Amino acid sequence: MTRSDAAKAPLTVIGGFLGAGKTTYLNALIREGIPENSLIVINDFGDINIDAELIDYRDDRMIQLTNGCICCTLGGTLAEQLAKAMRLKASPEAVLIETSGVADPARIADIARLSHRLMLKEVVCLVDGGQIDTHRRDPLTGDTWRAQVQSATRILVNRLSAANDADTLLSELRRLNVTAAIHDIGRLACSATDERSTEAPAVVRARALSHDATSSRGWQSASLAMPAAVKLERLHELLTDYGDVLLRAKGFVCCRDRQSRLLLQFSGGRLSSQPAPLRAGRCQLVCIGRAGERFEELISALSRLGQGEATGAA
Ligand SMILES: Nc1nc2c(ncn2[C@@H]2O[C@H](COP(=O)(O)OP(=O)(O)OP(=O)(O)O)[C@@H](O)[C@H]2O)c(=O)[nH]1
Repeated sequence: MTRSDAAKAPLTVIGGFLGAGKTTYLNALIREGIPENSLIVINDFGDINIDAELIDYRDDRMIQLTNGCICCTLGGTLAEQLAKAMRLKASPEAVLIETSGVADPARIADIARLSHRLMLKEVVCLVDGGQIDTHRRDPLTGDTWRAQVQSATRILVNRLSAANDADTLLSELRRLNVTAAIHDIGRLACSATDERSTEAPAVVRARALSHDATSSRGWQSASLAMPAAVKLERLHELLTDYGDVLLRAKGFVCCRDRQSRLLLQFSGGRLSSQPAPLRAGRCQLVCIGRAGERFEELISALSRLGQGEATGAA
């Protein structure tokens, strides 16, 4: 490390596919203790940043970025925001960036290489062990997933116990990235409890975010505002039924019976819901999936559910 390097803030890039466990890992790092005035940058795939509400850190030291559309590159916006934050705020001792689940962390790490104030510490890639086999065969998600694994200096694998052949899967990761440290981190301390509810009629208006380029690349995302109470059972049913085209859903839903918000998570074909953090916030859901009629059908059904209408079967 040169003298000038010592004056730079170490940058940790936390990457990994949609739902791989980036936010869970970041929260674990925060709980364990990061330098007090660290700067945290969170980039989410939708046009609303759900992650920002899930991260337990000082608001004034967090930068939230959203991608109105997932095909947009991060580079310019992120570099600009970061440079601004480094100028305006007390110089951070460390910077941590949680990338969106469809980003290539290598491109974000490049920002540090070009910066006078940042020094790349590591690129961590979270991998859902239960999804390795799916991603390596999937023509849509495979390239993104592989790029994420290949750009890492440290690979953290969770949920490997759910996979049949852990050794083969770890070898696949090693084959993709021969230099990174690979750790099986098992289950991080995350309270994913499944608390289904059978109560309450439904929600609101939906706005599908479609973008030609997004669709043409095979991805599609949608944001739904959900200010009214949802029929949670039906919501669960829909998300599960359309699991073949739904890659990730997350957000907050209002539950009439509970008089509170639930955090809903769908990733790797698994669905969970749990009481949302106490701070007030809107009820909204973001979904990302395989572009096409079936995904649009899901979004319409969610939208109808949101308006309290009876929905058609999947
Ligand atoms: N069993 C288990 N579940 C996990 C683990 N890490 C994360 N999860 C669950 O997986 C879901 C997604 O976790 P997140 O940490 O939000 O994943 P993410 O990579 O930040 O998701 P995006 O930002 O949407 O791409 C949540 O329901 C978590 O509780 C883990 O180590 N073990």
